[in-house]
Amino acid sequence: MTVTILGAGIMGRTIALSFALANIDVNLYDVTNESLELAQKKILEHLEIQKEYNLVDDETKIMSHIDFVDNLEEAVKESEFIIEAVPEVLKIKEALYSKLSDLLTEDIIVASNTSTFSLEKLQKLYHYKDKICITHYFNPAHLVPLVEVVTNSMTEQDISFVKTLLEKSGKEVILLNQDIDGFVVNRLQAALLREAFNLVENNIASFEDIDKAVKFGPGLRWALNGPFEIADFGGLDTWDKVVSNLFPDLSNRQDTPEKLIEKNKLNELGTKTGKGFYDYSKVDLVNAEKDREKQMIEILITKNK
Ligand SMILES: NC(=O)C1=CN([C@@H]2O[C@H](COP(=O)(O)OP(=O)(O)OC[C@H]3O[C@@H](n4cnc5c(N)ncnc54)[C@H](OP(=O)(O)O)[C@@H]3O)[C@@H](O)[C@H]2O)C=CC1
Ligand SMILES: O=C(CO)[C@H](O)[C@H](O)COP(=O)(O)O
Repeated sequence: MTVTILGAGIMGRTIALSFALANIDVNLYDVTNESLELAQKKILEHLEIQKEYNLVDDETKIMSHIDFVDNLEEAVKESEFIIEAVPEVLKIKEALYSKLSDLLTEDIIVASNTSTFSLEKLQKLYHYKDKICITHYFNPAHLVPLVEVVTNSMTEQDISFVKTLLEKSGKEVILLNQDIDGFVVNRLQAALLREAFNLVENNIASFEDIDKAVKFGPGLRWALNGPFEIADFGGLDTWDKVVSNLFPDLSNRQDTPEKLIEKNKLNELGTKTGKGFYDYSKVDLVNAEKDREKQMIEILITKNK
């Protein structure tokens, strides 16, 4: 069994690693050698951390499952499943799906890791419309277990092959039967962020305190339980009152919060520009990212994942 990942950026390389860690062979394709070399370096860094936790003992063996390929035809030849993780730019995806339409046959399923394009839009770009779905991974894909799989009425009805393969690579899969913007996770994240902005704008709490509230409050439970489980533990009679009292008072704004617009105008985009809501100019971000990765591993070990 060989899986091909197209695009070796942040997502592609960690998706490739998730398969390699499960001893599944992967072709990792990108257009330039520089991107492939960077991907190889980054994957080795992730593996160093895995070794620290005794999650792998032989990184050479894991690396032997990944072929770094700069030729598309070679990358997809004899591959049984393709995941596309090229930039979220329609023209780039369009050019790639046009080539794939010529190179692939109808027995191959292609999945896009798109964050924002609907499956219907992608189907318009690809010849075998019933053989394309969305597999939405989360960064870093070798650690975050969830994958959202999106199909629609045009997709081949039985995509159990995709679910089984993702589960074999250690993933927790949720299936969406409708092509809805934001899938499940980004809708939930956006709903929380909308209310968080509302609380800051109305001077009810600072953004630092809201982060603190989440990290030291429900965030701890969210690693263990989802909202419906939490409601069950709290009591549905209580949640009936919470919901009926609070829903009318929650933010339902449709536009982008002014603060977010202002931050974008100032090019204060977060860690990538050194400043967002917080100032990162004195923070060692490389180590901060590694520490975050280690903490995620510790949580996963605790959860037996
Ligand atoms: N970042 C995230 O948190 C998440 C992103 N996604 C989605 O995953 C996809 C990839 O995102 P991400 O990994 O962040 O993006 P990156 O920009 O990090 O990686 C994309 C990679 O694809 C390469 N590339 C460009 N054109 C082609 C091509 N024609 N064929 C093969 N490779 C190509 C790029 O090379 P070069 O740099 O040289 O252009 C780059 O190495 C997007 O659709 C994104 O929306 C989904 C979930 C989470
Ligand atoms: O879906 C996504 C990209 O496809 C991400 O959820 C979105 O970009 C936000 O990323 P993060 O939650 O890591 O900040």
